[in-house]
Amino acid sequence: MSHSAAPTPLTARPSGPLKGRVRVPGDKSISHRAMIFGLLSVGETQVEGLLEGEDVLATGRACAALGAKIQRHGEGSWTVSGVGVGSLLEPREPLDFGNAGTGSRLMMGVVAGHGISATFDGDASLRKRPMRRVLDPLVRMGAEVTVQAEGGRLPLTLRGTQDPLPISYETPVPSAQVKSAVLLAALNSPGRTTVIEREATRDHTEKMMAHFGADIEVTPSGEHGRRIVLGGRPELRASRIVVPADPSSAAFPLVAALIVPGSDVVIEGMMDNPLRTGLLTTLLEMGADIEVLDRRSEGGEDVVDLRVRGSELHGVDVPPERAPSMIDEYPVLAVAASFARGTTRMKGLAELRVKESDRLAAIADGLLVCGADAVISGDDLTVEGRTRVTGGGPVATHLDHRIAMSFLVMGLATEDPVTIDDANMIATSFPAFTGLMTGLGAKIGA
Ligand SMILES: O=C(O)C1=C[C@@H](OP(=O)(O)O)[C@@H](O)[C@H](O)C1
Ligand SMILES: C=C(OP(=O)(O)O)C(=O)O
Repeated sequence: MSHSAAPTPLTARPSGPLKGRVRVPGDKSISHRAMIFGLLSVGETQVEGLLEGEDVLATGRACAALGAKIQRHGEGSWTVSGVGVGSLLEPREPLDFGNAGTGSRLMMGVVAGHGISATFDGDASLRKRPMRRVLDPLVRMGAEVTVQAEGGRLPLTLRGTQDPLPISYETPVPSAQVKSAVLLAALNSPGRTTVIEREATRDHTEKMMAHFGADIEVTPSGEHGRRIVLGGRPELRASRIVVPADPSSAAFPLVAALIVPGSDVVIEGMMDNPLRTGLLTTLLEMGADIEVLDRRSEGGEDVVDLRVRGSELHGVDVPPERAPSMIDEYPVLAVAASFARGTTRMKGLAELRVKESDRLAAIADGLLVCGADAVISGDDLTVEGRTRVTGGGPVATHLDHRIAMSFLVMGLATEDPVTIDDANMIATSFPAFTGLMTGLGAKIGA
């Protein structure tokens, strides 16, 4: 299903210093949730700064199929008129989530907590991704998987229940998608549901639930974890959401400015949620010249303006407990590490194997193609930095937007150009990527 566009190769060429000010698009995680919470509340939710990427648009179409009225009023400015918890419509057609793990898994939670059936499908990448991690707790709450591809994969049909059982659930993997699916199903439960995570993951669902008026309590649990208790059947109040700039997208111009000598770039309004900023912490440890110009609150999240200059980086050890706060940033960190002095060891990366591609393999293969040096051992990745990296290609992107963007960033600082085999997937999370980067002086083109 979906995405059969012919592959579009793209090349990044060694570039002169990058200069200018940029604001990357709205956060993808918050944008998906804005659509979903709009659907689950009665009245009109206003969203400013929505990411208009393919992943979020697919979630929007799914919300419309479940009863929401969704309108676009201008760039990033949308309204969602919802039907409220307990009152969703059964979709007439299969829901196609394209490339989006977040959209599909969060929506499985929504459907599981309602007395409706829905078929979930996606592209070749999403069809390979594990769904049992989400289906297992949802089945415990009373949902039923009536049809599924081998191994609990898409396409699958889920029959929800109008009275989901309140459960106490400890997530077996650090995953905000699993946590969120359980909490979304629990919204329509007659009791209180508890989710415990051993390692805290991004908390956008919890924050948005509180913002929309749900009865939710979050407390620390263990050394790095959290315990979340949600009271079922709240009346969610339609609200206004201002989406801050996505730190996972900001990572690309940020690393590009660090590795291209002489660069001086300001990145505006980036979300500064500590559960999302592991990359920033790591780059600062590597000696990056990053200055916080301004820190303020926008729409309930802290945001920062960052001034980033070309830097002499050095290798570091990245501890496994940092992984959840930078899980999508390892591909671009590995690129930064290739230009650093010394060795960078990234530990505890098992989750990278089940993203849009097996990112551990895609990173290592791509680095080798470009003349850099990477070794995988178990769930760890070690990159031996070199100050000169040849470039090359084509780098295989495996329908993975972050692999595509990371290797284009790499090609701005290699000796020869870097070509990626397909740039189409960049539109899932950062449609303006190429224009924004070329605006800073990056040489990216056919
Ligand atoms: O909840 C979310 O918005 C996300 C959670 C993460 O996935 P996992 O929950 O699989 O770790 C992340 O990789 C993804 O890009 C977005
Ligand atoms: C893993 C990602 O997204 P998703 O799981 O939503 O496909 C990502 O954007 O890097």
